[in-house]
Amino acid sequence: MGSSWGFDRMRRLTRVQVSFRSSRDQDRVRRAVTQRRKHQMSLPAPENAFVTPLLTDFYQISMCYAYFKAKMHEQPAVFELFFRKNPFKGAFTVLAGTDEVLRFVSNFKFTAEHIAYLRTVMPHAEDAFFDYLAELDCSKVKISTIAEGTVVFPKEPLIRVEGPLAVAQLLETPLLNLINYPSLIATNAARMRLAAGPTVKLLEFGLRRAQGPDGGMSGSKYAMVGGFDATSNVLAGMMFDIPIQGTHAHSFITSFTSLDDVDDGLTHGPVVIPDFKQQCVAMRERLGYRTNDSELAAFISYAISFPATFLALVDTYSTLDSGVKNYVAVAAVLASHGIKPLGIRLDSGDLAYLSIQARKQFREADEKLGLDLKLENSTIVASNDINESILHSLKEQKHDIDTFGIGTHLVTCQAQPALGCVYKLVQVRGMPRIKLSNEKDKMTIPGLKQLYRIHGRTGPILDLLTRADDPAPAVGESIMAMHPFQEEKRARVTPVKVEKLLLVRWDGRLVDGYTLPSVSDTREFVKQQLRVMREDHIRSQFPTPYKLSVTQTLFASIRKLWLESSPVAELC
Ligand SMILES: Nc1ncnc2c1ncn2[C@@H]1O[C@H](COP(=O)(O)OP(=O)(O)OP(=O)(O)O)[C@@H](O)[C@H]1O
Ligand SMILES: O=P(O)(O)OC[C@H]1O[C@H](OP(=O)(O)OP(=O)(O)O)[C@H](O)[C@@H]1O
Ligand SMILES: O=C(O)c1cccnc1
Ligand SMILES: [Mg+2]
Repeated sequence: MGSSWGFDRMRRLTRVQVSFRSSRDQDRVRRAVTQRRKHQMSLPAPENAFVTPLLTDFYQISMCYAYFKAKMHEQPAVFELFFRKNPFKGAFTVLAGTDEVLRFVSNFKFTAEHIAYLRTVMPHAEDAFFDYLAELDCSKVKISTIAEGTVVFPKEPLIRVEGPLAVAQLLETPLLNLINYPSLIATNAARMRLAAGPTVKLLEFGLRRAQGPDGGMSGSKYAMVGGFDATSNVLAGMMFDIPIQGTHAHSFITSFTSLDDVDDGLTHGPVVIPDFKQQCVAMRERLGYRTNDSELAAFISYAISFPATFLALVDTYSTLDSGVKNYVAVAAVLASHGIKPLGIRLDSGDLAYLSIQARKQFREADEKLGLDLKLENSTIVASNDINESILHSLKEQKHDIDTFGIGTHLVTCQAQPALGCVYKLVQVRGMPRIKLSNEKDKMTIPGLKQLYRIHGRTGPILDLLTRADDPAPAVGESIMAMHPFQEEKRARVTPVKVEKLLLVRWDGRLVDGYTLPSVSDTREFVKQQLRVMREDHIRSQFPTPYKLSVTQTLFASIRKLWLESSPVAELC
């Protein structure tokens, strides 16, 4: 597909630059276009057209130039992308955004416009550097990633980049940008799903409060990955093939001023009810309700437009004294003609109490009418500033809500606005590198490594980092699993199942047979994993940390490099 919300602007920029191009530049553009087409045969461009090699921090380009000047740019390097702490005071994170990373890498190319701009900001740099940038792509780069949607833990290499030092360095900022927010949103959504329980429906309503168009689009996509059921975002529905849903707003209700504002008749397929309005008013009478007329008019009008999906926003004037009763009057008429009404949306007040009272009113109406209309089964949707802890609290209060609409807290991740993924060099010219820190948690784990998930009988027990050339752990063979930095912390484990987590997806080109997973496949994958994780690892409050261990050989390598790299203080 490759269409994107930044595309028109990029096209305009391109057009402005065209007249300044020299014939040498034009050749480069032609080469770049051919190259781009070749790459697009493997993967489409990133979803957002801002995602280009220039979507980076200036220091990446500066370092690239310095590597180039020092003739280090082609030296083989290995970088790892990881985070040090789970978000939301939790013990797990859902990895997301790897699909966009692969699309970015697949299309990585500086355009002639990019290079013309870089010349203006680096006037002293040699021409040869810009010629080098113009030719640069990811054909010498190897990217391994953990699968999209995997439940991951601190210090695990989520993405490993092997390749020439300069280009691998250039990938730092865009890769972090492409992983941090999607993983944060997917984790936030997964936590909300755990808090709400498996049976309620979750709708993402965040577009209006999201951090710009990209925040809105990513919010909708990755909320689905984390376990939401649908979004209100129409463009996200079209682009990501995800279900869209919606109700209506207070302005629709307040735009009606009296029953005169609404037509009489309703038609739905073969069902024609010429005096629908009169029937609704009569039903209200029969039920003994005294409600707001203009609200009833709005509901009747909405039912005429959407007979089979009639869902009314009930809190505009008085939820229990008007909104719910007006819904019941209209719903009863629809149901008596064989058209099933959908339900109500609560958008203020005590959502647990109101949901229970609304259901009670549905039941009482069923009993009073005695027509077997089953209004009791109407759906109750609740929205209004809902967050994870409110979901837990509503559950404790035994709410009677079927569907939650959640916006602001979900897409802005108000509880923790950023995931702190970092990108660190772990090997250069074949030599493992370590970054020391006074805080052990901030030390890097050096060298080329592999990551395995070790399962016991009921699910994952720990993740094991090995040196890349260590033998893979095997089912039934006992392993000593060591804490990465504390020798006394170790355990023996005999795997029932071993899962290799870090998989090569790009090796100069997309590896044969790999296709990007759909949003719904990833969503299902997240769900399956959370089903088998130990409950104390995924609980919302004070969860038990999941173990990341290393093999004895990796432990020894870390130790050796640690000692070699630590200067010995001279005391005097
Ligand atoms: N039973 C409940 N338990 C815990 N939190 C609740 C419950 N019912 C509602 N809430 C939350 O309490 C907050 C109520 O916010 P606030 O008082 O601003 O809204 P309101 O007055 O009900 O509605 P509005 O201001 O939109 O008319 C919301 O975050 C809502 O999700
Ligand atoms: O509360 P959120 O989780 O962000 O969910 C989306 C909110 O957006 C809509 O109204 P809006 O907030 O625009 O206006 P209102 O609160 O005054 O109804 C909707 O009625 C929800 O309340
Ligand atoms: O469809 C809705 O009810 C909706 C959509 C977005 C935001 N608030 C509500
Ligand atoms: Mg609001």
